[in-house]
Amino acid sequence: MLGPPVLRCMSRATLAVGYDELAALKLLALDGARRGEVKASCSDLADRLDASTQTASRRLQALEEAGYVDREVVSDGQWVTITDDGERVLQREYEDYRRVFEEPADLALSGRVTGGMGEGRHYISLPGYNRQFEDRLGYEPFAGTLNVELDEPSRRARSAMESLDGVDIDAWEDDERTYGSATCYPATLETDDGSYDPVHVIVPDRTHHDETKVELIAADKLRDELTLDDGDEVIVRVAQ
Ligand SMILES: Cc1cc2nc3c(=O)[nH]c(=O)nc-3n(C[C@H](O)[C@H](O)[C@H](O)COP(=O)(O)O)c2cc1C
Ligand SMILES: Nc1ccn([C@@H]2O[C@H](COP(=O)(O)OP(=O)(O)O)[C@@H](O)[C@H]2O)c(=O)n1
Ligand SMILES: [Mg+2]
Repeated sequence: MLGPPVLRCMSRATLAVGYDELAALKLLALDGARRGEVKASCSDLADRLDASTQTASRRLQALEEAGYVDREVVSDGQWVTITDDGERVLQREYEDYRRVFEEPADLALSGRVTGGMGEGRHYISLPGYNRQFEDRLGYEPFAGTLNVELDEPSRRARSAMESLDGVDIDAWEDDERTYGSATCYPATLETDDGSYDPVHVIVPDRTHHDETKVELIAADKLRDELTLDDGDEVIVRVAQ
């Protein structure tokens, strides 16, 4: 759901947008500025923010400079629309509150087993990664990644996974080249007939795959353990 809090604070500070501006953005959204232009008056906004008209005006200006709203100033006020970036900021706040008030729901990614480029085997076996897998995941993975092509809704849920705290695998280098970092998210792999636990969704920093696929690692060959063939439906239940 969310990036690391420190990073988010830093980016707000750089843009001179803090919680005060966010409060103004929220009021604009409540007035409908997420769906289209709304007429905003600084004095009305000032009342609702319990601030002076000048302060309300400054907050709108800061929101515009940060790219969170588009504004057109007219003689009796201004027309304001929340931009896609503004919406993303509000969405992050919303996700925060969901985490506060809602029971943690399972993050289930569903899709079908698929073959890949045969490169997973090479990377997983490299000693620079292998040592870290043993230390940080507690097992030596089978040499390869089980690739899963996600269905449409799960492609969106995948980004929620990437905001969880995963296990970091560090970048390293040998005499010839550098190898990228990766993040591993603990999960259970389920089929109609059984399940395997633990697996890890591995998200390499450098990859040829896009967000429509995930790669899984585990101590055993999952195709054998769960008798999986290309096209079989699976659910990857990510721990939260
Ligand atoms: C642990 C790990 C590290 C990786 N590091 C790199 C890398 O440094 N550079 C790179 O081009 N791809 C890297 N890859 C990604 C592979 O090139 C490729 O995108 C993917 O793992 C291939 O999977 P497939 O053979 O299952 O299709 C890495 C993959 C894994 C699993
Ligand atoms: N834990 C694992 C890892 C890979 N595999 C499979 O092992 C083979 C080698 O993995 P790979 O990543 O090199 O190959 P592709 O995913 O590119 O086909 C593939 O058939 C994977 O689906 C598995 O069954 N269980
Ligand atoms: Mg693979």
